[in-house]
Amino acid sequence: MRKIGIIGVGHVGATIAYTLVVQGLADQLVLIDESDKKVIGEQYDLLDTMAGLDTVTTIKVQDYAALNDADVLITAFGSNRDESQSNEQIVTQIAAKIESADFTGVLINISDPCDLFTALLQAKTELPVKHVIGTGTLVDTVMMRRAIGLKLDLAPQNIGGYVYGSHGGSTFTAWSTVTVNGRPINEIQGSYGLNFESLMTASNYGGWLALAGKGFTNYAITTCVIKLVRAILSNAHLAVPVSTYSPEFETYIGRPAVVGANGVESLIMASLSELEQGQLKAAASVSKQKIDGLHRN
Ligand SMILES: NC(=O)c1ccc[n+]([C@@H]2O[C@H](COP(=O)([O-])OP(=O)(O)OC[C@H]3O[C@@H](n4cnc5c(N)ncnc54)[C@H](O)[C@@H]3O)[C@@H](O)[C@H]2O)c1
Repeated sequence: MRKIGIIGVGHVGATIAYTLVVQGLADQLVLIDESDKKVIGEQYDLLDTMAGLDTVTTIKVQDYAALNDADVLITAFGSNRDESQSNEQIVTQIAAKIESADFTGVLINISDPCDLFTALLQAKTELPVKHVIGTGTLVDTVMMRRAIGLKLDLAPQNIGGYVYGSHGGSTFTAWSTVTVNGRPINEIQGSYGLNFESLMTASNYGGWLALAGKGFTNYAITTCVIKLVRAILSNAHLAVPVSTYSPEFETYIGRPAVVGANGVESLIMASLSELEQGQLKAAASVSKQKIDGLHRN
């Protein structure tokens, strides 16, 4: 039985729930939201969707206890708009409920600020660090692939490599890891007149166009989360950038890792250039300061 929980069924959480149902990836779903009305609306829309499918997913709502034997828990709750509570208080309350449910699976956090909330969820739930993953720079990595693919008129899937750093904060493309149709991009940069800075700008600008145009983003992040869910459920040992705990920096930061049934199995130690090593260290230092600040509160 593949059981998946989602906390927060807004634009992102609901799109993930829909994708899990239509792709037949979950036998049981547990949907939780601050709003009863919203979660019941999503439950019945999904039940109606299922009536036209060939697969069945049972859907429970507002039941933290049902997370007890879930394989994967996805957190996609939103920030507090009325500021009656700090976001840290919300994360702490949600973490306490996850802990009371005795959830032992793999937690994938999407909620921003991603590295911070992932670290806070890990600390407050006391789940093993390898079981608590943030989507981190996975979405930044697919945006980088889209930008290079569009520039070179190639399928974005033919672009390899990783964006590192803090999603929503300081991120950088590790160009030494980037390949185009299997060739290091550094080798073809001159012949194609590629400007790395312009590519990064195009990558981020596309993300901005999506967010500014719609007011939210949901599809790209959903495909990233589905990739992680598949890797966990099938124990794929997939190399993928995520927000994960880095012992060398003593903090959560976006970097490539191997993901399987037990979450992060190992970190991928790519041969970064000296500049890239410095960029990663700087991003990790900022992330650590912010996370340490949260723990002191
Ligand atoms: N990492 C990424 O690439 C990426 C991409 C898109 C969105 N996000 C983040 O994902 C989060 C969700 O985005 P969204 O667009 O779906 O937001 P949204 O506002 O549409 O949905 C948030 C949902 O969380 C629910 N919620 C709020 N507090 C809750 C609580 N205490 N318990 C349970 N549910 C609660 C709300 O009722 C709402 O349904 C945000 O933090 C956003 O920044 C990250």
